[in-house]
Amino acid sequence: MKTLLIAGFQCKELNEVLSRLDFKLHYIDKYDQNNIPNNCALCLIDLRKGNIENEISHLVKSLVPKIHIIVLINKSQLEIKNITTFIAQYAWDFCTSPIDPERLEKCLGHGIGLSKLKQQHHEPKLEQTGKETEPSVYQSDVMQQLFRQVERVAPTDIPVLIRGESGTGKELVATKLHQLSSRKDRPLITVNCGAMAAGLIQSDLFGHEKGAFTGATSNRKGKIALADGGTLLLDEIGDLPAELQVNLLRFLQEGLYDSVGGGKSQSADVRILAATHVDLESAIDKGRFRLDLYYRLNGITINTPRLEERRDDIIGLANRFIRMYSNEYGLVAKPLSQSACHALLNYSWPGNVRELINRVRRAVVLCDMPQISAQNLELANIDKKRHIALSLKTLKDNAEKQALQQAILIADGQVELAASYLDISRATFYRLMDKHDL
Ligand SMILES: Nc1ncnc2c1ncn2[C@@H]1O[C@H](COP(=O)(O)OP(=O)(O)OP(=O)(O)O)[C@@H](O)[C@H]1O
Repeated sequence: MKTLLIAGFQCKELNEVLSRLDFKLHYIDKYDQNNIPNNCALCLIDLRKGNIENEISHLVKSLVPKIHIIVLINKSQLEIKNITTFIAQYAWDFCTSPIDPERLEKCLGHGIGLSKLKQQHHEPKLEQTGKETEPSVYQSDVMQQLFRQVERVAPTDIPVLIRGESGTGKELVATKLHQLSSRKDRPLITVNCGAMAAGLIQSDLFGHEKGAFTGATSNRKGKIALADGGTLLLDEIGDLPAELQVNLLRFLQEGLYDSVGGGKSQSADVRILAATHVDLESAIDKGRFRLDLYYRLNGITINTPRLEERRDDIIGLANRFIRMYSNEYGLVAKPLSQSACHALLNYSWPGNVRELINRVRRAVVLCDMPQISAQNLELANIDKKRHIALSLKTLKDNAEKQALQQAILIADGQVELAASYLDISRATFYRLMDKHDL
């Protein structure tokens, strides 16, 4: 029997609906990434009682794209940007309160059906296909420049700080840096610095000795030791607790570290990559991040651009994901309709490539027409809203320009007088003239 993971606080009340389905229920804690059953099919996350989306996002990242996420929210939460971004990035589907048991049952049933389709397949990780640097997919100048930078930096042992918004491909860049280095035959190990409590990261990173703390029943190697000869990616480095920053700095400076409860310092030969979506400079200003650690990590910076900044790549990437997921689900790869292309190009992509993957994957499964439409991508209304917003802006701009022109005409070209007619300062008048090219 497949397992349904449940995260959040209120799901127990839904037991009646859940008991009608053929699931084993498994409640998880937000930090409990290590305790996910192998036969897990779906994850239901209840966000209705509080905005725990930030706390839970690390857990969720470890599930997606292998395990589909269904989110429960209150209707009013659709107005909250964090929530909608979270859904856009990670959710396969969502239900709003009051929860309609029939709708939830259908949604879970559909999710389980999909998971059965995938039963025999292990989702191919994009970075493992080895094709993601196909030039045809990376049309934009900014991405071509990024890949040239990756190729130049990879063979060196210089620490790299990869910066960019969530879902822009920081981990993908790290993987590429590793694959193109002489360390490629040794492991690439990732530590998520924001995912766990300080005590757990300490032991995760540096390892522990038997008896070091309650539950430490045997010696355990840390990720630094596991990465020996290879690469260590410190993901979300901006979230590393202060006390661990000191220990990490010592390792970066001296190549030495102590395991928890260990008496003797150990060494490891590891190339360090760090990734962050937070503004480290401002974390330094606020005293949350050590300047000396920042300098150690920041040998070279690579910035991963937002998807919005590289629109030339969007259609190529979307087509690539369509092929990939159609293949995976045993479906015919359908082309994008014109309206879908238009919507893809006009959307702002707050969740970046991760959101694109999510939308395309849903569309591949749900599309029952010969072409994938904007509706399948759930972008039809967004496009309309943007259109309305755009026309309002155009109307305002036009009105502003007309008012300026009339004022100049009536004031016979005297700027001071024209500005006074519009009840604005001379400086503002000049600024607006400049804006409208008058
Ligand atoms: N240029 C790209 N081409 C193909 N897939 C991409 C690209 N960029 C990102 N992806 C895919 O998008 C998803 C998110 O990328 P990744 O995990 O590297 O982002 P991230 O910036 O590390 O995000 P976060 O900060 O949230 O961890 C992954 O499935 C990744 O394979």
